[in-house]
Amino acid sequence: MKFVLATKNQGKVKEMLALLGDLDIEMVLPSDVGVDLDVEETGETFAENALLKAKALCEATGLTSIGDDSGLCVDALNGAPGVYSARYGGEELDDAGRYRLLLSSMRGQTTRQAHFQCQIACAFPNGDVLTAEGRCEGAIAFAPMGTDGFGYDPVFLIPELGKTFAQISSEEKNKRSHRGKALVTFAQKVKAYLG
Ligand SMILES: O=c1[nH]c(=O)c2ncn([C@@H]3O[C@H](COP(=O)(O)OP(=O)(O)OP(=O)(O)O)[C@@H](O)[C@H]3O)c2[nH]1
Ligand SMILES: [Mg+2]
Repeated sequence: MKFVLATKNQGKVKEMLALLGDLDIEMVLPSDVGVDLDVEETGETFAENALLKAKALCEATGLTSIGDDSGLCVDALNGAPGVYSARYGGEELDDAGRYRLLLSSMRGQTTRQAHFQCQIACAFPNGDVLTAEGRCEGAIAFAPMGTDGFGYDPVFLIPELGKTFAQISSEEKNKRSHRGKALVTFAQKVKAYLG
């Protein structure tokens, strides 16, 4: 069975391919099937946006589609940037611009607790939907550390390791990350669904 990954984020693609690699499914990207779609993320929750992306790609390709909506929720900022993580500071900022803005919003702040949230939604052409979620607790570092990963990884600190997501291997990140947890649950549900 062919699944399309309903994302334009190459960092997510790499992690999704690694984490779903044991499933007996073929995974392709929208570009592999000649589709280039910008899905408007108008939902107010990760769950709504993940489903919007999965359903839009399912409709456009006729294939089962897996959407991922995720973000960083910072306690001292009342959960921001949250569902707006990709748009934090405006469209013109890149990943580094966004995490630098986050660090400046946190200047002088001693409460550094934060978590990543990931919601997966899978839309089948027959209308069926499977969902899964994952969460990873951590803290906002005082300065960026490391070069691996993507997004806010250089400033997301795993306190028990004393390292950010950008300082550990992708295998290690996948073992403990929000996306890793969500996709392990999702893989079990897909196996059960496909029988
Ligand atoms: O450091 C990070 N490590 C992660 O593991 C991670 N997962 C998500 N994010 C950030 O949260 C936003 C998601 O927004 P998002 O779900 O709309 O995705 P996106 O717009 O990048 O791609 P798409 O899937 O929508 O096409 C983006 O800013 C991502 O950089 C992460 N940052
Ligand atoms: Mg997005």
